[in-house]
Amino acid sequence: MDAAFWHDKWDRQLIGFHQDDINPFLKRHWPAISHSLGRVLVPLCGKSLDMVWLASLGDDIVGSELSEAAVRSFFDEQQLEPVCEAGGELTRFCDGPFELWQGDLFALTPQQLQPVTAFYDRAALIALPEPMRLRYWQHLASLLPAGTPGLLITLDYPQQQLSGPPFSVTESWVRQHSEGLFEVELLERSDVLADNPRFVKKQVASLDELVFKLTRL
Ligand SMILES: C[S@@+](CC[C@H](N)C(=O)[O-])C[C@H]1O[C@@H](n2cnc3c(N)ncnc32)[C@H](O)[C@@H]1O
Repeated sequence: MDAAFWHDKWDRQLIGFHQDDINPFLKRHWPAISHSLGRVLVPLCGKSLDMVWLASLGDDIVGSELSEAAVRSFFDEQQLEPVCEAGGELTRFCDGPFELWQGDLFALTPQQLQPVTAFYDRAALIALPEPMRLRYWQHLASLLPAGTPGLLITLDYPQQQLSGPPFSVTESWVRQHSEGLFEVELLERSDVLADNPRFVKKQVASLDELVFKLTRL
């Protein structure tokens, strides 16, 4: 999934990953992740309304998104008028509690981010194929101070029955590739096959959504 793939998705509005409602797993589990106000990093954020929900709790939001169309849509839909400035290879869009870094996440450095206090990954890790997925996981960790907690949501299904994205990311993948980076706790595994007509239509045998608490080591 190179940059052209995602720009094409946004240009043609093929954004089936975008949710019009707040993610129910975020609402249910965020209290276990973060108790105090801070700065929440949302990598590969799209124009997710989950950022609005997190901001409604009083947090500042730091997003990272490749597509300028996505970033502009987010601010337009929130009736905000961001100030933009160049920041290295990226452009920083800011208004209210939102600071979105438009450009390649891999070009984002810890120095550009003021220290974040939590992170939220929904449809980011699972958007990426191997080996980019592992590179993403290691880069995300490099952006986080030790002790930073985060919520990760993945999908687990028989990968051979459907091509991604979203890709299947199992509990064992998360545990194996988090060694030395994150402490991992599985908070919930939920059968969501019936809620996903695309997977049912393709006769995928099972589809579970997994919710993890991660803590940067
Ligand atoms: C599957 S979407 C998920 C968006 C969002 N997390 C959500 O829940 O709606 C993945 C997003 O990652 C963005 N993306 C892909 N590669 C990226 C990269 N290298 N740097 C920053 N954003 C990227 C895409 O443009 C797309 O909006």
